[in-house]
Amino acid sequence: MSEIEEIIRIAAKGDGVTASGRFAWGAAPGDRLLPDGTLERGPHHIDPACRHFTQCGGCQLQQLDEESLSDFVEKRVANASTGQELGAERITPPHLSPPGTRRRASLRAESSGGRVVIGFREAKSHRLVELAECPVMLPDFVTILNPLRKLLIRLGQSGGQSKGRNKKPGGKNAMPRLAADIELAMTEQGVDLGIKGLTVEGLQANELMLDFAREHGLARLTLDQGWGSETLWEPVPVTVLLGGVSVGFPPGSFLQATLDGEQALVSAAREWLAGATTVADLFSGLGTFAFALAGPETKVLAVEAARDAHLACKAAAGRAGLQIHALHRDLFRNPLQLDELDRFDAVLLDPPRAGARDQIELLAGGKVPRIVYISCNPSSWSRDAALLVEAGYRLVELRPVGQFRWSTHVELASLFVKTGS
Ligand SMILES: C[S@@+](CC[C@H](N)C(=O)[O-])C[C@H]1O[C@@H](n2cnc3c(N)ncnc32)[C@H](O)[C@@H]1O
Repeated sequence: MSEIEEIIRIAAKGDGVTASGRFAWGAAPGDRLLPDGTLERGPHHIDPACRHFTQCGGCQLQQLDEESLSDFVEKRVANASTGQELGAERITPPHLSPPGTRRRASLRAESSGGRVVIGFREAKSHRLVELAECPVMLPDFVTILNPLRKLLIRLGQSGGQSKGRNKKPGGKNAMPRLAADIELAMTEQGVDLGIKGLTVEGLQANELMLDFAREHGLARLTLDQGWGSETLWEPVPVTVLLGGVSVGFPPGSFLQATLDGEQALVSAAREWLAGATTVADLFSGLGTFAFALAGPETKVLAVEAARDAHLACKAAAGRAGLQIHALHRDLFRNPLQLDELDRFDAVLLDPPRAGARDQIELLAGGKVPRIVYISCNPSSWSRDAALLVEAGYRLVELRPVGQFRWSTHVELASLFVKTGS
C-alpha cells in the first residue's frame, strides 16, 4: 500500500505529481496524496474561481494559487529549455493574463434533450457544459451567451439547423439537432460573432439573426453554412488595432488571446530588436509584430500563408504608409532560403503549434544576427531551438507568457543571438 506523499509539481497536462511519480488530477503543489488516492489540501490549493471548474474543458488549473500558477507557467518553459540543454542565459518571471481578459474564444453549441447548450467541451469527454459564468473570457462574451442560446432555439423552431440535419422523433415541432461552432473575437467595433455549421433558411430566420446582431450591438455576425463565411451584419468594417494601426479583421483570423499577452510579447520583440533596420516577420498573421516593429528606420517583411490575413496586413500597411512589405507565402512548403534570410538584421517567427522545423533548419545554416522566436508550444519550440543552439546561437533570454489563464496552454518569447555578432 502506498504512503502519504506530497505533490511536488504540476505536470504538463495539469496533473499533480509526487516524488515517486504518482499522479493526481486537481492537485496543487504542497497537497498530500493519501494512500486511498484522495487529496488533503496544502497551502497553495485554493477554491476555484468558477462553478463549472472540473466539468468544463476550458480550465485545468483553477485549484492553484497565483504563486503556483505562475510557477507552473515558468517551469513549463524552463523545462523545455533544460530538457534540450539550451542553456538559457536568463528566464524572466512569467507574465500571466488577468481573469476576464480572453478576447477570442471558440465554443460549441449543441442541442441536447430539447435544450441548446453553449460551452467549452467537458474535460476528457465529448459532453458540453452549459456556461452560466466564465471568469476567463471578457465579460462581453459571457453576456452574449444566454441571448445567443435563445436565438439558436428560435432559429431551430423557425427552420435553422445543422448541416446533416437529424431531426429527432417527436412530431413536427421537435427541435432539429444542432451542432455548431461559435467563434468570438473582440475588435475595435465590438464583439465579432461567427457561427459555423448552422443552416439558416428563409426570411424569418435571417431577420431573427439581424435583429439579434442589432439588439446586442455586434460588430459583425457571420455564418458559415458549409461553403465559407458569409457576412450577415457588419455596419462598419471590422478592425483590430495593431501597433496603433487599424487593420481589417477577416472572420476567424488569428489574434493573440489577450491584449495584455499581446503587449507582453510585442514589448519583448521591440526591446530585443531595437536598432534592427531590416526585420523578417515570419508567420505574421495580420501583422501583430510587423506593425509594432516597422518605423522610419525599420523595414519589415511580413510573410503569411492565410490569404485574407495577408491581404488585410498589406492594405493596412499601405494606408498607414509604413515600410511593411507583405508577402503571401507558405513557409512550410516554401521556407525563406539562405540568400533571402541573410539580407535581414533580424528574423522574428511565430509559427503555429507544430513549430517551424524546416524554416529553422535554414535559419540555423545562415548568418542572421538576431532571431526572436515566439511560440505557443514549448515542445516544438525546444526541438527547433536545439537546432539554433547546435548551429552556434546563444539563447539569451526566455519570457514565459500565460495568456490562457488556468489552462495548461503556455506561450513564450525567446531571443537567440548568433555567437560573434
Ligand atoms: C500563432 S499565429 C501568429 C500570427 C501573428 N504572428 C500574430 O501574432 O498575430 C501563426 C500564423 O501562422 C500562419 N501560418 C500557418 N501555417 C503557415 C504556413 N505554412 N506558412 C505561413 N504562415 C502560416 C497562420 O495563418 C497564422 O497567422
